[in-house]
Amino acid sequence: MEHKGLRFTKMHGLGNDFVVIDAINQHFDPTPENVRRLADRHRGIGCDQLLLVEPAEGGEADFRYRIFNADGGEVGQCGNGARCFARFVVDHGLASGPEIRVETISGPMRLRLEPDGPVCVDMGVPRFEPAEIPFDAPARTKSYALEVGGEQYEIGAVSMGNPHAVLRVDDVDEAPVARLGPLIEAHPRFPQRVNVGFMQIVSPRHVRLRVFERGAGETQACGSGACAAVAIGRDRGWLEEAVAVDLTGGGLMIRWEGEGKSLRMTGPATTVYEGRVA
Ligand SMILES: N[C@H](CCC[C@H](N)C(=O)O)C(=O)O
Repeated sequence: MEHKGLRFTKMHGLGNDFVVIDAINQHFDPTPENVRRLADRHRGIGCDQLLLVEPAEGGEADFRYRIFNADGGEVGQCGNGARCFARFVVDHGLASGPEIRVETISGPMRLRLEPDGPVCVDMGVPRFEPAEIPFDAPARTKSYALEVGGEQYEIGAVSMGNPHAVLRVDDVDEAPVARLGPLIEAHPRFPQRVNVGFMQIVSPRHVRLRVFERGAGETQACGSGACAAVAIGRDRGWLEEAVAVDLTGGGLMIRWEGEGKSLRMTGPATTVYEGRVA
């Protein structure tokens, strides 16, 4: 395999798993083919996303944070990955923490290692304008009617630095994730495709969520998806400022004061093993 000897760390955030590579002290060329090869669960290491740690390109940031889906595509946000990124750079002596500033292709982020292990991420301001998502709609509304496979579905749409569509369901365990996820992910009204969340509202402070991720399929957790679900739920008046989000792989705490304010996510980051490509 190309990149013989490449060092990597296998990590996960609530079962959303990552290959993390220090691209400051070693060379890795993130072509779609190279990413797909490492992400392959049978012939490679296996992951939902591959995360690169690169030098910051100037300005306030300490690092550049790059995210690639298992399908090889580079994207602008990964919330679970951001928590693992913070844990990685401190554990590998690249930063002292607790506060770490990163730049991504969709903008700056601030990460903070809490003393007892969790990581708090400032995920930025949710963007609801269709053009910012991007989503093909004449104007921003609280919800949109989406025609999928001959049926109409009511969705919310928002960007957390990556595009999200969220549907409200009565019971996530019964949600048609496998059927609707791929159809909405590739829906023509989302020109860059979209992550698809299925949200069950348990109370104004507690939701259950499953996410069919763009470029990766259903994952055990999606950090930006949890943020998107809370942003949309709060915009609809269903949720309060602090919401516990239960995903298949575990729980995140999301806080959002509302329109125009940054949204914050707190949760775990776990290192599984260190490895080298043979
Ligand atoms: N599939 C996402 C990237 C990873 C997001 C997710 N793993 C998270 O924790 O936010 C996208 O294509 O925008």
